[in-house]
Amino acid sequence: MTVLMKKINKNSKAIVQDAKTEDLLSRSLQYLKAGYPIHFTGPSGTGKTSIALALAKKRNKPVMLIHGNHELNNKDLIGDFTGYTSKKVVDNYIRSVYKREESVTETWRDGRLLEAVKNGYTLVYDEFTRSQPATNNIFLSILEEGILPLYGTKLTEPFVRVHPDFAVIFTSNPDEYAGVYQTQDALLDRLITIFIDHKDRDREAAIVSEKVDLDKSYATAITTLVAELRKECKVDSGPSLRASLMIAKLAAEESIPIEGSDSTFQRLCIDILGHQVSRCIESDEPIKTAENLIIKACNNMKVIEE
Ligand SMILES: Nc1ncnc2c1ncn2[C@@H]1O[C@H](COP(=O)(O)OP(=O)(O)OP(=O)(O)O)[C@@H](O)[C@H]1O
Repeated sequence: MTVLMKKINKNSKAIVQDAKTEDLLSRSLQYLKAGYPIHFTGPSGTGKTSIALALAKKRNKPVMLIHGNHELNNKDLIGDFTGYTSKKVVDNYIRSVYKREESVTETWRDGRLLEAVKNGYTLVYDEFTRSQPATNNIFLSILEEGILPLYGTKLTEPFVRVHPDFAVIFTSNPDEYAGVYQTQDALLDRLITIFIDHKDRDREAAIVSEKVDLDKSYATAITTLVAELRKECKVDSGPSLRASLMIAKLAAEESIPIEGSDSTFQRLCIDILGHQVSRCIESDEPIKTAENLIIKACNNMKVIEE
């Protein structure tokens, strides 16, 4: 039986920064400082959101997070009238005089984009291509003219000027992903787009080891197994670092030995990886083929003590 855990990790949300990640963050910070919005794109689970949030944090300004979705609209972004406030004064101090004053005003609530633009926050717009392109058009005026038009509202000013400290970081999955809209060229043209791919197995192992507090040799064995299965994928990019983290965390918490020949470990790998692998391979019997591939990869797995 193998020793899996040194101790449970205390800060599982923190990003693990190797030299390449640090370099990426410092370059991106420079681009943001120069006034250019950043766009991280790439397959699922490669760390785009984590990097975007770590970058936003480096600016030392309040961070506003928006998740793209097809129902997001200008009311969410700019704001909306949420109801009415009414005020009534009845003056009947002198019995023979009855005076009544009533006023009704609409109550306005700033949308998240308006709040960020007005106050100079760092906006992280996660998975922005899941929102309809027409909704994202508003960013053209923000990025080009430095104004947020208040169209569609009954506000008296036509626009709000963008605060000089405002910055925006976008993340997205590539166009071929389900539930994703194609982005208008005019918007892409204004962003610095950086592709984030799966990391190599050593960089992934360093993250798994750090986040789950797992010995590096076991972390490497898991990320190698997942990377091998990823290579079998023809249709999409296959299992990601997220799957490695799940396997490592569950093995550690449930005291499952990280040994390729162990049937409980194999079962865990099939549960976590089976569906994803079956979707990304070309086979007449995808589920069965995926299970066989996973068992084969488990049997080939080696834990090399460092
Ligand atoms: N450098 C890193 N340090 C620590 N954890 C990381 C790092 N990169 C990725 N992760 C972890 O990997 C998992 C996937 O990362 P994240 O959600 O940022 O990926 P993503 O590319 O935004 O995925 P999706 O496209 O599915 O939204 C998360 O659990 C995250 O905490």
